[in-house]
Amino acid sequence: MTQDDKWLAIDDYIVENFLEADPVLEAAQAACDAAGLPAIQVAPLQGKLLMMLARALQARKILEVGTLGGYSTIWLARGLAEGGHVTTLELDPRHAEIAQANFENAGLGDKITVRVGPALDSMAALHTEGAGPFDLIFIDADKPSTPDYFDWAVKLARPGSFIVVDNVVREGAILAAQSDNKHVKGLRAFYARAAADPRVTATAFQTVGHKGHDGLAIVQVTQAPSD
Ligand SMILES: C[S@@+](CC[C@H](N)C(=O)[O-])C[C@H]1O[C@@H](n2cnc3c(N)ncnc32)[C@H](O)[C@@H]1O
Repeated sequence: MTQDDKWLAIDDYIVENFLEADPVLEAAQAACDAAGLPAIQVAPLQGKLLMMLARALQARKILEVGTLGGYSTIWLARGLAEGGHVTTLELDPRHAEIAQANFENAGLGDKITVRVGPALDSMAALHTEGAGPFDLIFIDADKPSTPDYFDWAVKLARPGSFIVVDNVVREGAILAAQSDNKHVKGLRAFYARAAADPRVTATAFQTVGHKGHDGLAIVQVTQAPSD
């Protein structure tokens, strides 16, 4: 067995043990595939982690940056406390439309709002509207903007909130300090910003399996933002 085969077999083993058949999410993913959306949604085990984090935080307000077809949004909404709500931000109206249909089909239409437009504008508007503080914020949109999403996320959070950032390993490309790749540059800038920010404490872990070698960063806000 090659090392890669071993990683995949372990991924399968964990899935077999910890995930059950999930017709709702399978139907949502099938709708995304049928619509030709790229298969860049979180892996099921990572989606379940988002749900468990939401539950642990007893989250009443969750913000997601990057909806796609709503796969991760459904996991997040499943972790909401009673009466809670997910706001998810998406640039592409077609993605938003498919996601909205998935939320209705999942029976979650009243618990999720999709805001269409550039996420930086939507986050600024949410701040102006006083929509926060959000208990959990998941950042998974265009990677060059990740440092700016992180800054807005801290402003929209409270002490104790968690900010989760996807794709922080990128098959190891994250190590390339001189990289011209805009995705790598964006994520390296996020690491630097989170590391230097006295209002947060952060960790990250690598994931390996059918979605390749990547990782999630988990940031806890420890101090109230000043504005
Ligand atoms: C990786 S996908 C999100 C996957 C989703 N979180 C999941 O796991 O199911 C990234 C999404 O971010 C959206 N996006 C890209 N740039 C954006 C922007 N500036 N503002 C809002 N959404 C954006 C893309 O259209 C795409 O649907």
